[in-house]
Amino acid sequence: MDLKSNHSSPVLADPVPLSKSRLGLPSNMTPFSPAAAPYSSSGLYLQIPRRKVGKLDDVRANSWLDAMKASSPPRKKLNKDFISESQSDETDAAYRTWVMNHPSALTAFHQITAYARYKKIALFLDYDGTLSPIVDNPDHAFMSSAMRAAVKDVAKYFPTAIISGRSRSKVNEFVRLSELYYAGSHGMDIMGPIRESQSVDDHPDCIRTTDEQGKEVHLFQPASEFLPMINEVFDSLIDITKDIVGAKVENNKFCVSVHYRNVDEKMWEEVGKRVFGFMKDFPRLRVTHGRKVLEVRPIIDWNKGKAVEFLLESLGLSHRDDVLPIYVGDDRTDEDAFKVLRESSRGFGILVSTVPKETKAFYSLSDPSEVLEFLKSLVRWKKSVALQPEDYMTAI
Ligand SMILES: O=P(O)(O)OC[C@H]1O[C@H](O[C@H]2O[C@H](CO)[C@@H](O)[C@H](O)[C@H]2O)[C@H](O)[C@@H](O)[C@@H]1O
Repeated sequence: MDLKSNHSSPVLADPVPLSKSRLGLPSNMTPFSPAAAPYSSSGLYLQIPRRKVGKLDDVRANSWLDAMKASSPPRKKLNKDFISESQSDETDAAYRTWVMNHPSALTAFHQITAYARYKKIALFLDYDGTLSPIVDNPDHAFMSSAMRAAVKDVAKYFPTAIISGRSRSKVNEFVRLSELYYAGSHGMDIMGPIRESQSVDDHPDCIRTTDEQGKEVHLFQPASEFLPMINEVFDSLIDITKDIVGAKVENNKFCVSVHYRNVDEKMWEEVGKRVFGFMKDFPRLRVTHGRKVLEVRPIIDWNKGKAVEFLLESLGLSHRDDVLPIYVGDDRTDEDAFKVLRESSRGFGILVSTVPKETKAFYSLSDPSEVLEFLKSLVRWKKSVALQPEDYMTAI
């Protein structure tokens, strides 16, 4: 990747169809087209209810209310109490159909390991909704100790990075594992390893510094010039939403989140009106949709996908056929990373979701408890491979 180019314009390219041969998937792994209508095994096309399908693009102002409403799946258990049996059957059928196109990474685990057997896995993990369950209070999105142990374990065997929309310091506080690499603010704040890679070292936004343990690291902050503007916007957004009960504004360093999860649904339109209205005066910032959150971020050509590429480069894992990057994430911002892996045919994404969604991910997992199982399975598999002498030399 040439890190010097493509740095200023916010151009998001159209997706390119997946080439099965380029990805080099085993023949029993069927590539799919996320744009194609879902189908059942009998060949009949099933309709996924529209309201359940997330849109990938930033949403224009005239549709922001729809996007705000559709931005987070209702929790399945609660939802079942309120919907009729036939609606529930329809939803379950749509989910089953979707899972056929995006197989569970647990049931297809043997496929993943067959493909990974002679490769080095690099693992990229989103935080909220992936490693920690979605909760009402963003300050209480704690990771379970079982999850922390599993992430610690997995990082012993595979280079592992967390890429979050949160500020890097906040996600670091939640995860508290020094063996990982961290990217905050949707990849706009990366602390990665020092490696004599010219493209990383020469990048104008990359400096050498030391981490909390005094280790020399690269710090990459491509949106640093936006910091004063983001702070100004943060203060103003607090001010303009202060009378809306339940609204919460979070400073994620290079991004600002306006949460409306705890706002009465009747007031969502008001939240959107105020935020989108205010942001009209900031043409260099854009508003994107997360899970019951509006996210204000700089318009630069940088996202979680670019962060994956940057980290692979920093780790010396770019341009190598023997590396398999896997990205696990649950929301729209993770789609940039899924897209990069799909289009470069290097690795694959795993979408964490209990409902069908349009996605560039190849596999799925339903929730953080399945993510936990997946991470534990990777470690078990890696240990078993290490016990087989003929594979050992090639698998490390
Ligand atoms: O990239 P991520 O690590 O997934 O971060 C995305 C946003 O996550 C957080 O908000 C979400 O999780 C909260 C806690 O479960 C939940 O209350 C909220 O409704 C979700 O949107 C975080 O607070 C945001 O700042 C991140 O941008």
